[in-house]
Amino acid sequence: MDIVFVRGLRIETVIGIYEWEQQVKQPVILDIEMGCDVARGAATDRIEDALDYKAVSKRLKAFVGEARFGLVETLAERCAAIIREEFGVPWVRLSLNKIGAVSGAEGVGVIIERGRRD
Ligand SMILES: Nc1nc2c(c(=O)[nH]1)N=C([C@H](O)[C@@H](O)CO)CN2
Repeated sequence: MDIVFVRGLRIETVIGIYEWEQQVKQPVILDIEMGCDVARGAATDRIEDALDYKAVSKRLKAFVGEARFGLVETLAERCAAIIREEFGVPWVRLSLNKIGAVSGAEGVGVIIERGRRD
């Protein structure tokens, strides 16, 4: 299976388990790998036959930008579901990095894989 990816997508969102975190926006960085057949788009050279990484990015910016969750797990799961259900992606690996959440750490968060990769 081929992969279309989006790396370092930085979005401000309301995320966190503490009361103060529900009053502010904090940055998260998404790294996404999406399984697809790149050969189809390559054969026709048409965006309609490709998985449009710009469309995926735009959708996630809108969703995450308006989201309000406690756990990074919840936000990551919802993003993966959008990618799979709205863009017909059979397999996705998504890393959600809550940068700045833990002092001394470059980042903290989750990496999830959903769907079948074959
Ligand atoms: N597994 C998780 N652990 C923690 C989370 C989380 O979302 N998932 N969140 C926090 C706090 O919100 C923290 O990021 C604030 O500094 C702590 N642990």
